[in-house]
Amino acid sequence: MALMAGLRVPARALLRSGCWLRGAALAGAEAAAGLGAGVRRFGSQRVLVEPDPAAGVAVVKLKSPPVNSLSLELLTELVISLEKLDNDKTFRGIVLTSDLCGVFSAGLDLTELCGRSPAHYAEYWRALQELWLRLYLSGLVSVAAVNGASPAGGCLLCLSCDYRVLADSPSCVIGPNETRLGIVAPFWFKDCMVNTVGHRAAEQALQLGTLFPPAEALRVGLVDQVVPEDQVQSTALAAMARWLAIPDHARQLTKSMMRKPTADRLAKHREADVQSFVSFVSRDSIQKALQTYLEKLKQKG
Ligand SMILES: CC/C=C\C/C=C\CCCC/C=C/C(=O)SCCNC(=O)CCNC(=O)[C@H](O)C(C)(C)COP(=O)(O)OP(=O)(O)OC[C@H]1O[C@@H](n2cnc3c(N)ncnc32)[C@H](O)[C@@H]1OP(=O)(O)O
Repeated sequence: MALMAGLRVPARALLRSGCWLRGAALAGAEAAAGLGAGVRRFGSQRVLVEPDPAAGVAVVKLKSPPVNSLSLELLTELVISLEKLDNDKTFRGIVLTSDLCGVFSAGLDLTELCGRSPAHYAEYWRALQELWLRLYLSGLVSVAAVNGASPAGGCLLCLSCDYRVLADSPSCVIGPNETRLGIVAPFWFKDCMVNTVGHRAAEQALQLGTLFPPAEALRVGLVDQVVPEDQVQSTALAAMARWLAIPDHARQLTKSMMRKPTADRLAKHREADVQSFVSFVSRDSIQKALQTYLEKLKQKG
């Protein structure tokens, strides 16, 4: 741990901030990259939005160090940013990526699931449902530029997008590892997996809690392209251009036809799903399993 301004800042987070410094240097080159004068980044503390109005595309970057775990705050800020972009006719597509080095998203923030009240668990789960429904059904084209590890809830975020580009690095594993923590992916995560990789592959991955390295993720169809790390964002933007060549109304109606039945299964039973989560996560055995997993993660660090 390093001490900074009276705050305990993990050394790894400081290392990752190298990415932010690189980001700052890149800001000078924004004009060349399409972010012209007068085009402002916006967003919030944990979600950075880099708009390219001329292209109708916004790059949405998760920046909640150290690992972009999905805290209540990050979920809420992401929902707000997506809602804003969805309602702004300037934008037709988003690229979802991470502002941190080596991690796309560590999935659900385990500190939100341990030692909290039932009311907190319920609020947290509602926020996760909200994010999933918004992203999964968004009228915008969504491309995930997966530039780091993406386990469990991180994988769900990627699966909710229309297209996935993964960095070709051994640390960039992706998949539903919930069972390894002793927890169970909700049915709507399972449905997303089945819709993406088919029933048999989803069943195996979900039961075994598989984290796929890039080549395997591509082979099973969990991601659509694997490219060198430094080409993830440009490849995502090239994919976006192909998707934007299709008229919005036709693409959106088709997306809705494909996805609405899956989303409706949750939309119609949201409160029952919340209660099911609260009673599951409140069990002593689950609390113990999550605590043990979290402690192991901390010891590893
Ligand atoms: C209706 C439904 C009914 C019942 C359902 C029941 C349950 C619901 C399940 C819902 C489905 C989704 C589940 C999840 O997403 S659970 C989370 C799964 N995630 C993981 O297993 C990832 C764990 N993390 C890692 O593997 C690594 O951290 C990672 C991402 C590969 C990065 O590695 P590295 O760069 O080496 O970083 P560190 O491991 O050293 O971590 C740095 C720091 O971050 C803390 N941390 C990591 N992950 C999490 C996390 N998910 N939540 C909270 N905190 C996390 C880690 O402890 C370190 O902390 P420190 O204090 O030591 O700095």
